[in-house]
Amino acid sequence: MSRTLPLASFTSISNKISSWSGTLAASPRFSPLFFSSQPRLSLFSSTPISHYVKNLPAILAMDSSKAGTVKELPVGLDEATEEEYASQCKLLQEFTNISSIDKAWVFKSESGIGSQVMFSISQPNLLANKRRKFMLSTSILKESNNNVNFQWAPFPVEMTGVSINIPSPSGSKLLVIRNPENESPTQFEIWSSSRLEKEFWIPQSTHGSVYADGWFEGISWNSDESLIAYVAEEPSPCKPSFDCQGYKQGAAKDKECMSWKGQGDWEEEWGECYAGKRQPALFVINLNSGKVHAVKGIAKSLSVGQVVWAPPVEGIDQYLVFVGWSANLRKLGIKYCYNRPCALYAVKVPLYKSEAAESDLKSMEELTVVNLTQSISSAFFPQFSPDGKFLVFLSAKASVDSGAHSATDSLHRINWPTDGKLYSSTKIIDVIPVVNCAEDGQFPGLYCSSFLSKPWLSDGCTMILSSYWRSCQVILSVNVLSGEVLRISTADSGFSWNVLTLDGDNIIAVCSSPIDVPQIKYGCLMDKATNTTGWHWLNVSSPIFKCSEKVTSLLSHLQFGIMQIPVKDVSDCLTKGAARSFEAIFVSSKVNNAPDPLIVVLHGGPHSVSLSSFSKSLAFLSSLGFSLLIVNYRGSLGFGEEALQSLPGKIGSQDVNDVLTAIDHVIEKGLVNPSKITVLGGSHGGFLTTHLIGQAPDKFVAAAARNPVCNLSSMVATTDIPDWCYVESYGRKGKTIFTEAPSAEHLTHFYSKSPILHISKVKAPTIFLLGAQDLRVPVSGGLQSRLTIAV
Ligand SMILES: CC(=O)N[C@@H](C)C(=O)N[C@@H](C)C(=O)O
Repeated sequence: MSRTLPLASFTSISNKISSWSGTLAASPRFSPLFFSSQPRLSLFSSTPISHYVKNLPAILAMDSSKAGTVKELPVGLDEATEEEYASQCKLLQEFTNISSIDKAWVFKSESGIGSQVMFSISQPNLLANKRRKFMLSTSILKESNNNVNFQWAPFPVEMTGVSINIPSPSGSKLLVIRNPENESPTQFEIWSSSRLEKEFWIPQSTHGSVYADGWFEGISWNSDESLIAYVAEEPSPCKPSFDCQGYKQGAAKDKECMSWKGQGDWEEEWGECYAGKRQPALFVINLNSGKVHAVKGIAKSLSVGQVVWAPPVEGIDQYLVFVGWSANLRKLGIKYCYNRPCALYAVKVPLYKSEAAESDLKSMEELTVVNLTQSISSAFFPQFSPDGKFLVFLSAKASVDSGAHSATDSLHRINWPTDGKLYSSTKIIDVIPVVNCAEDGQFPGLYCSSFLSKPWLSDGCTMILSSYWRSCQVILSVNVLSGEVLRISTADSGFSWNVLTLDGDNIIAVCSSPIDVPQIKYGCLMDKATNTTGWHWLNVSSPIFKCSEKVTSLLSHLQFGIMQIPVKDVSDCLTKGAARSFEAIFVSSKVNNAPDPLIVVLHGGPHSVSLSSFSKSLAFLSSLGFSLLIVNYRGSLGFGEEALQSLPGKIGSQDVNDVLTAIDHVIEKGLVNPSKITVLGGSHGGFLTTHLIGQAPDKFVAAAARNPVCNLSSMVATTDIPDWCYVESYGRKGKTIFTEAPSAEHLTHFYSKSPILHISKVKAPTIFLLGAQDLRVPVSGGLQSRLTIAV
């Protein structure tokens, strides 16, 4: 069996962070390295890749104490290695080609019997560094034996150039938005079941691209399907130009000769993944007239997102509810950063029905905006109950208040006034509070990265959602009136589950494991009357996750388990939750005559989690004959707030020791060969990787670090999240002492926490994968370290 470490596989490790997986391929941080000629991510190494390809089997075969001698190995690919490398590339493509379901929508079928489902599917196009998106539909037929039969369309249809699809509330229309790649207009299309009904072209002078990022993104049809509210980039500001007559206000045409066009005022952006994106603002399009209205009255300093129409009230102008992030000071990076304060706002908007659009516009000047959630530091994902009587929302207040970039969520409710009179002093009711320390086997708290667009069961008060529960993603039912939370996906297998959509009171979901490709499941509530007797999950056969025979056969030889790792040095723990065991997912071959070489896999954040779901890149690595130890060290999401908050202030020690404890655990069990251990991780996972090879130099024979945080004292000056450096290095205190101008004492403290402190001890050959335009963990830190490690 091959033992060559496949370099190309490090490109999509972050796909495990499910809320953002759709955007990674296009991000400057995560561009595939070996399948793209893009300049944004380059391999910064003085040594050719072939050196590692050729020598890693040798490195892995070496005694770890001799790892330092790797420098003397010859450079170049022999024929056998080249062939092996080519076959691994082919296998990687086979894994990568497995499709993923991004979204699904259910429609009542025309006949009234059964339903139809539209699946939005995607597949990476490695060579183009893009994703192919397509749609596949199916009819669900309920059979007499309580079974369901999904009848799939023979082929999917590619959605070229489509940014977003949103069906109307009745399901009779489909909005398709095509964002331009240049300065062209944005295209809105309204489709019926048989044809394109309407088409609108919105010029850049009205607004830029519609947000389709899964965060600011918000598109909402009103109840009579005549208006759509949405979030788009503000129109670009006028740029001054200069010609032989001097200064001119307003833009010069790009091609005008003898003139120089200025950039205009500098506009702040929301950091990594938002480079070049203008401020998100609120718009409403009237589908009868095609007129687009910018919603007025919203403070300039507010970035808006996640808009929804409030329930209509007879004879009264309607409210739009949206999330607002204010940025009076500097806009810090927002991706992965739930610690940015935000609130729900309501704005009364005219119905845009009058003939005289001018009067609509005039009344809009007088609009006032009400902050509905003033008493809480974070409120997002607004969701009205089906009867419109209450508004439910998620809060990351634990994250905002502590400064940790992500933490345990809480769920809240506001009773919505039926008379349309709104006040900012509206009472906020707690539905699911933050769980500090979960008892064994009990709900560990809410960790929710998205809501369904229609998450309600027919009782009107039960929401179905996905959340992290230790190393698994699970499906929960939440009664938003009583606060009752039930884990409704099966708990025994260690699989991860994700809800896709609801079909009435039934659930369409996927479940998978590190060694099982996703499987579609259809969940039925067994006893509707009492609502308590649990869910029955049917297997649905589907063409979507079909993979090659080779992949199926390789996966069938693997096994996995989730290990409980007891905390060492419990006496150092300040809270009960911090002393509780953490977890590691262990994947290995079923036939273990001699233990396979091990790859330790470390997620970033650090407040993120590696789930027990299928990851193509990790399954590829295990198929090649590596065991995997995927460690959810303390600080990961899914384990309660006390365990999470035990890490800030102790990065580089507590997390490093947790990983070493997990490694010792598998060594003691005789599951791995201690002289064939490698480690990989990105971002904070790269921080851990580089710390580990410095602090435990004899433990690792090779390492791979993607965008690693190597030197906090240089990162603090260049990253889009300098506050992260403070909170993670100092703990809670970091939030209060954060400054854009770190003192010498701060810089010394950052240095003392950084992997670079240990660099002289490193022995393991290490590959660095760096994003040249990474705003989060700028390339300079990795460059500085690789020059010093210089393998
Ligand atoms: C909050 C954050 O982005 N932290 C980075 C240092 C990090 O580790 N990011 C992870 C999520 C990544 O994989 O990029």
